[in-house]
Amino acid sequence: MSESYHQTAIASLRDGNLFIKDAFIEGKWTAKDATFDVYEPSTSTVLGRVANCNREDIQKAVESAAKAQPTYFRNTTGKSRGALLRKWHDLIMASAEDIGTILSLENGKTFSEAKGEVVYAASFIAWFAEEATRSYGVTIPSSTPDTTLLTVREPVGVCGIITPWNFPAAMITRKVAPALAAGCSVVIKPPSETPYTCLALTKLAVEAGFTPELIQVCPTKDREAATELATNPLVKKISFTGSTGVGKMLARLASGTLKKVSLELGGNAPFIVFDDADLDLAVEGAMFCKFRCSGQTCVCANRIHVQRNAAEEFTSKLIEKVSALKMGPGLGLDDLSTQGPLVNKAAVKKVQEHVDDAVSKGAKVELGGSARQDSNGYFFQPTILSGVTKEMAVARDETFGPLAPIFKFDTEDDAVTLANDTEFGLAGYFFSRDVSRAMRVAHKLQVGMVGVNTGKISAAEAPFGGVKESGYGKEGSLYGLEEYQITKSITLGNLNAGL
Ligand SMILES: NC(=O)c1ccc[n+]([C@@H]2O[C@H](COP(=O)([O-])OP(=O)(O)OC[C@H]3O[C@@H](n4cnc5c(N)ncnc54)[C@H](O)[C@@H]3O)[C@@H](O)[C@H]2O)c1
Ligand SMILES: O=CCCC(=O)O
Repeated sequence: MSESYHQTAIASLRDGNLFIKDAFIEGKWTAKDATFDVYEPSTSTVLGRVANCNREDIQKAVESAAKAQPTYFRNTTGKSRGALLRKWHDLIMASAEDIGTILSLENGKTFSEAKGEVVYAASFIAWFAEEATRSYGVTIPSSTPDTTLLTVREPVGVCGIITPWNFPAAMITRKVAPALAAGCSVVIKPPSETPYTCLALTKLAVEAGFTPELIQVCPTKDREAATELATNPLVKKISFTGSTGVGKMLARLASGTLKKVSLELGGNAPFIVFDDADLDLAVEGAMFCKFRCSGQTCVCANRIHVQRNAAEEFTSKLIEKVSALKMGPGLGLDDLSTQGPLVNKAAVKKVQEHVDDAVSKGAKVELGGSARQDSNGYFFQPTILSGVTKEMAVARDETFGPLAPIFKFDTEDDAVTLANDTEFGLAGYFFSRDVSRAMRVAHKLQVGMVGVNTGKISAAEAPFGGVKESGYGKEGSLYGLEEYQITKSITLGNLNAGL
């Protein structure tokens, strides 16, 4: 395959204007002489060149967003902000094919997964369109006579948004929708691997009627420049999704001006199969949560722990299902690919290192085990390892690829101890038919999200976020709006004075 792969796909867009290479600053599409290359992972060829913003561009964007925000909040209600969000949602849904195509091209995930992500991304906008109208304060019985005490929720102000490439649409909308619903403005630094989806979504937000200055987008490959969002005093909140290392660094910088911070960071999810589980259900759960986006999701099962006497049967059932997966370009002509490429060469290298390390310490390759050799793209075979132990790198580090390592355990206590033996705490899964065990283990897992007898835990209404070094803050759900608000208390005193 060659560049003609993506040229054909871009030419097939119903609205070619959604494929945008410029930054969006001060309400205007802004071309830059400086650009960076964006790659198409199925072919490892350049998909296009996008504006490379510098620190001054980001400063301009922040200043403009800071000017626009108070007027937006003053002149709108929760209901009218909700209506704008609903319009944005509808425009995205009407362009789901085009955005899915762009998303698949820059990320590599299959077209059907990419379209699924567009729908998932839009669901956050629909959710927060409703939540915008439910931003309640409280009245509090005061301890002082003649006094009424109440609270109101106000927008925090300008929000700096930094997101990763694995969900180019959903990670943007999960942050931007609640920010706009709350009455904030945003300055987005989209991932340099996948900026096009964010730029297309922004165009539709402006078409929906949002004041353009409320949503500024500064693509950049210059990480130093991007830290402006964490240090600029006009930015009042930073919402970051990405690796734990970068998240900690941004939190340190943000502490200089005491910004509000949300961090959605790396994971190392345990996936436990007890011997009383429905093994077919467990395999189905593992297929979804391990191989979605070719294993590149933060809530992916990273370690599969199976009770010893169920391990053989579970492994053979998993091998059968994984053997049926089909690697191929996201926009394969036959539309039969289930597994797109990984995002880049470094991602392929990391998976290979995890396989090699495990094998060198005694693990057995049951399936796959290497990168695809007959392609220039970043494909890695869906892989299953058995005989994996806690001494192996895959037990500690997030693989972020299509590698299912199977560990064995004996007792429930062992399973919980192994599962919690990590500094991360994003998601955890287990399968069991025993209701008491379901509650017991769900309470004992040190994670922010638990899936019991399911590998699917993500939804607009579900609180999303981790504990330990997977970060803090909740996205989506009834908690997602308050991440972009401050609670102000108002004390009305001496109500009877002068009577
Ligand atoms: N918890 C969640 O909700 C969640 C969701 C998706 C991904 N993730 C995590 O994200 C990671 C994968 O994404 P990644 O490789 O893109 O992560 P990353 O931390 O390298 O990058 C994330 C974002 O931060 C930017 N960035 C990187 N270095 C920066 C710096 N020095 N200053 C400012 N910005 C900087 C990147 O350009 C990108 O936009 C995985 O660890 C995954 O688990 C977490
Ligand atoms: O990669 C992390 C986000 C994926 C999800 O929302 O399920």
